[in-house]
Amino acid sequence: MISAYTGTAVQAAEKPLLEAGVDLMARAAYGLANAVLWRLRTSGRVYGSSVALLIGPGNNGADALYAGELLSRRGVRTTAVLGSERVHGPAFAAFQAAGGTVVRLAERGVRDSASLVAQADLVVDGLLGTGARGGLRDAVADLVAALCEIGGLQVIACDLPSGVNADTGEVSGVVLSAIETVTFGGIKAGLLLPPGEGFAGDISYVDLDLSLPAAALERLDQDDLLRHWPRPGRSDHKYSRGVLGVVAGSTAYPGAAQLALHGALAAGTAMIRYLGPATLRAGGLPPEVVPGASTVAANRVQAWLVGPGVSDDAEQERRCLDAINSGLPVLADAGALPLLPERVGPQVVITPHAGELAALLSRRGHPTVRADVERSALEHARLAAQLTGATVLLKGATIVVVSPQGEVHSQSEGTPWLATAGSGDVLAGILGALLAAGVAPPLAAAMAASVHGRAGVLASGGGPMTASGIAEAVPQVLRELFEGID
Ligand SMILES: NC(=O)C1=CN([C@@H]2O[C@H](COP(=O)(O)OP(=O)(O)OC[C@H]3O[C@@H](n4cnc5c(N)ncnc54)[C@H](OP(=O)(O)O)[C@@H]3O)[C@@H](O)[C@H]2O)[C@H](O)CC1
Ligand SMILES: [K+]
Repeated sequence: MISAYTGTAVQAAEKPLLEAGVDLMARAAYGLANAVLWRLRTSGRVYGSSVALLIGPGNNGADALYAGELLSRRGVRTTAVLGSERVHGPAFAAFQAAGGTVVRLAERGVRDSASLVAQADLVVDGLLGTGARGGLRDAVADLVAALCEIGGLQVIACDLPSGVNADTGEVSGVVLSAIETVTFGGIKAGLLLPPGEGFAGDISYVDLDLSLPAAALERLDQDDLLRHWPRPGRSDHKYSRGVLGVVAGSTAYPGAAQLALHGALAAGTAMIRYLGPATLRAGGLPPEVVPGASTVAANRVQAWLVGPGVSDDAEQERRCLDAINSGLPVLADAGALPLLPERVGPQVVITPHAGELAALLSRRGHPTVRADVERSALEHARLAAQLTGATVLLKGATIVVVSPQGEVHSQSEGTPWLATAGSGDVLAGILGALLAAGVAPPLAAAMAASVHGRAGVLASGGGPMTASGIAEAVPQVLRELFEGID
């Protein structure tokens, strides 16, 4: 499990150590300098290479300056570009004493400073850290905009990319995209949330031995999947492993039902009862799927998956609503989202994409558009969980899961190739399988997101794939996970 924290929590945890005289900044700077040295070494040479350091007014800038001091002492040509009048005095003095060059943005101007920075082998972004309020401003923002336009820079972010909110991953204004972020004391939640994660590159962690509170966000890893993924025991039979009821598809969208069923079967559901249009029941179902009784109440299942491909079909919509109101664990996706009652119980999971979440919030008196959700995914997913009472899985390159109790997960194992029609239906199938097997909704949502992403990577192999291909890859992902386990 990867745990991440708010910037405030990390700062609070630093406080007692700082009061006891522990030089945390020296440890942070040492970690940052080592990351830079490693990059320089792997791309050629350390001695005589050049590093530009973008320096802000606070301790984030100080970390970068102290790292610059260490780099200068190793023979790296370092240039600190001071973004503001204010700078951490002792760090600045140490940097200068080690022979670093200083450039003041206010004197050198944006264009000159940008071309100077762009010539460096590596750039360290030490403009803003956990003390930031909002994004980069004024000439510093212009400098970063100019650097983004030049492009192709190898940037290492100090603690977090400047302009990314440490707690929420929100991005304000321009941000330099990093190849690596070296983060101190605790991984900041904003580094694992969209859109901030997209700017962070690889995340390296420098431990400062802090006593941290409960995590603000958790990300499952391979061990968590292995520990929690349901596997049949010797005495299990097809009913005891959990039966999933599926309400999916319509005459207009038969494929969505197929993909959701395929996803659920691939993820290990041993028994599925399907409710849908006669045309689909008559011949289009996978052979393993059992046609269910026509009403929700007449089917014995352990969980429901409702909504994929449900459109303009009163009978299917009735079934979706009955399943949502059944009190059983239920995943409501796509066509079931507009049918969601005002409040539901914590056994319900909803799986909107950004546009669907915006529509859901707007229907509940919070006018929202897709771009709002994309800008601050966590905030909107959290609001939806509070308003509906459901666990919310917000789809995207980084998937965010928020439970009505406020637990937050994020998963990002996927590949951009996953953005293909039907991909979400397969995800729904995987999640439905986990709910039917009795996995608690927030954990099920995070596990499904993880396995869906892994299956996408496997199916893609670096190139295009189909949603069916994602489902086909799921058993292989699970086989690799279970390898060596009895
Ligand atoms: N304390 C330690 O020993 C350690 C700190 N670490 C590093 O410290 C930063 C957090 O440092 P902090 O000084 O609290 O914050 P910042 O460096 O992010 O900078 C805050 C200063 O910047 C000004 N500010 C705030 N927002 C903006 C903005 N949008 N544009 C321009 N300037 C801004 C703010 O000034 P105000 O007076 O206006 O509030 C602050 O002066 C942390 O990220 C680590 O890198 C290490 O972890 C080691 C231990
Ligand atoms: K930074």
